[in-house]
Amino acid sequence: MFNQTEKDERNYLEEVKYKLQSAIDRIDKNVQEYAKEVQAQKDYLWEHKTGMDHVEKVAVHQSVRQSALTGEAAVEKKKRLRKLMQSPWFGRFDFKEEGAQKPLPVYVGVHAYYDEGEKDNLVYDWRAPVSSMFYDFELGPANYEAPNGEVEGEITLKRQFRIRFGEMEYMLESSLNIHDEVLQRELGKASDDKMKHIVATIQRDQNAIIRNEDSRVLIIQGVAGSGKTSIALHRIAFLLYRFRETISSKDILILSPNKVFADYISNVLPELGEERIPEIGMEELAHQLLDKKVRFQTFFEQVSLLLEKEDEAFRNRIRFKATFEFVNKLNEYLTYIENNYFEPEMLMVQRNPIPDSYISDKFKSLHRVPLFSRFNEIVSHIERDLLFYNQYEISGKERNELRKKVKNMFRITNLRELYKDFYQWLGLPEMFKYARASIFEYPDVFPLVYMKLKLEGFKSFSHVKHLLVDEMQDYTPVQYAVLSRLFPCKKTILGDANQSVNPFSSSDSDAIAKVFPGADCMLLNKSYRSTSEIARFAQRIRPDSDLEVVERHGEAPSVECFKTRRAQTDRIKAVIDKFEQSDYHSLGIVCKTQKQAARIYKSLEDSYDRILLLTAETGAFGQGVVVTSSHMAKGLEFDQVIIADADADNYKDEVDRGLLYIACTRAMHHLNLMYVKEKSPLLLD
Ligand SMILES: Nc1ncnc2c1ncn2[C@@H]1O[C@H](COP(=O)(O)OP(=O)(O)OP(=O)(O)O)[C@@H](O)[C@H]1O
Repeated sequence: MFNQTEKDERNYLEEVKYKLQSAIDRIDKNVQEYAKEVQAQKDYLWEHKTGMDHVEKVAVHQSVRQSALTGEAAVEKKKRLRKLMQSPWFGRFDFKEEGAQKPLPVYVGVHAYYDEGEKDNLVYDWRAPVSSMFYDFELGPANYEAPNGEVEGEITLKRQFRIRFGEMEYMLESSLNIHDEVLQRELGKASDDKMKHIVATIQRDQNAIIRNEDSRVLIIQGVAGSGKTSIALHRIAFLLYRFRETISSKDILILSPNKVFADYISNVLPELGEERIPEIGMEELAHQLLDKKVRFQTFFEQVSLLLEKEDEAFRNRIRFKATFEFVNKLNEYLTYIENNYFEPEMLMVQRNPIPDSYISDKFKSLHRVPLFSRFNEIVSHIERDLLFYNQYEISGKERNELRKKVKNMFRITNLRELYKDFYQWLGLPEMFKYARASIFEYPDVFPLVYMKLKLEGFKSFSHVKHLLVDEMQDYTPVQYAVLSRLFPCKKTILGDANQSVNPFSSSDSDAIAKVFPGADCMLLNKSYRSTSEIARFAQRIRPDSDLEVVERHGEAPSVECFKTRRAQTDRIKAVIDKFEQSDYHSLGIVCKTQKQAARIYKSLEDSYDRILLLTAETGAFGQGVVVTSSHMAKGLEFDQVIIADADADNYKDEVDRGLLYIACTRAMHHLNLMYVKEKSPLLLD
């Protein structure tokens, strides 16, 4: 039985649903009218077109278009109202503003609803200024930042709801741990195949990040499962709402690690009523910036190589190029060649001499112009001065010859040659090596891009008003130096230094902050994804004293030993069979390397129809069984995770520790580890 309060809330829900339905009916009627109007205008145009002049035709066309647009807007509004009918709000608080007679209820939902008839906000958007109090305060004194300044008052009541398909599933009366209870219910659910929004249970520290308006560069370091990616996407939704007059979704760019991840996060913003955000990967960006002229190894290939082959020289090359000092060295080299590689000579244009001192002076005076753009500029100066002082007009042919000659005064003008020369200059030629015939190693790609941008100049991506960089730990200082030049806009950069798939080139928030002076750093220390048992198990592999575990209990992870690989495969199959009978939606078999993932996939593919191997080319994955490497699984999550081959040979050093940690922290509810013969020393008892 429901108590009176709950009855009242249910009645109120019905009342609002009735209003929403009436609004939908009105829209339906209007849409029909618009459709009729459009048809009538088209008929009119058809019947009278011979007698109409151009101006009249344009006017009727415009009117048809206008009616069609109004009709489309109405259809959009109807869609929103339908969504609202399903779940109009998730929270309510009553706020008594200082000086007011009585408190007023504020219902908070994913979308706002303003009732035209009553001239009242029946539901507030979760991003509205007043809604911030729902996340920031319990009962008692509260305040929020309204457009006209701070509003003080008191929260006298607070409730949380779960409304699905228009029906109230539960309602919780306010208490200090109200958030905990609803959060527990949310976290305990089985996974979706795409990331979902979390507006009903955003936590206070997360809310501060979402609603941060001032930081030009905001760096979020968060432990595994702390909600970094979710929060960053909610932050984008917030900024789109807050600055809707100046920013739209096409002005935002997400730099994402791979296509699977991009697909995984692609639903959050549409669920929040915003459009999808353009997205690009680092490699695609590099191809664009290098005009598709340079072939290079991918990051994925680099990580695979690192794991499959112990090549100390390769590791050293990666390490060397992953420091802030390396960027300084690149800059020093660029200054050095500017001062030393230009060797002016006297030129003759017909009988007009151009002294080398003249060319040298011009070269120096153009110090603000990118080095490689100066050659043509010098020729333009020569051209103007010859005309002015000598009344000599040069021909097109002479101009081209001059350009060639001036360019040749610079010792090396080929970007690749110059890049190799940089290592000669450093006295470390062994630090440059092609991956394969004329294919650059991945760690050389962004230094090369950096050099190109500095030498040739570039157009910044000025249309991008906010850049979101996920998995920040996987990018090096030189990559950030490129990003900072290309994207002068505001940025949100997030990641976890503990989750690097390549520890030889990982960056932590301090290193990144060095590239962006004035950046604000925020920490997220609470881990929400996994049960306490899984989170604590992962902590033993890679302790992080800052990490706080959200208490949510489940089975302890199992660690099983097998005599043979065959026996391990049989056990994996048994676990899959059990999973298929369970309420879980996703099972990830997470391997150390891509090769191992392919091998396990091969041993299972004949027995199961719905099993997928994630590769660098995979564009999306759904529910069911997924075999993947730790690298590909980064950022994703599964109800259940199996880690196979957790033996002493496979997981032994610091690189492996990171990968094992990533693999374990992908599990939400259930974790099985298996090994053959000898257990990995990283798995303490
Ligand atoms: N406030 C919250 N309410 C409900 N669920 C939350 C909350 N914060 C995080 N979660 C859930 O925790 C899980 C992890 O979130 P997310 O993937 O954004 O974390 P992350 O820090 O980016 O993880 P990782 O770095 O390990 O990939 C998701 O299932 C997300 O829905």
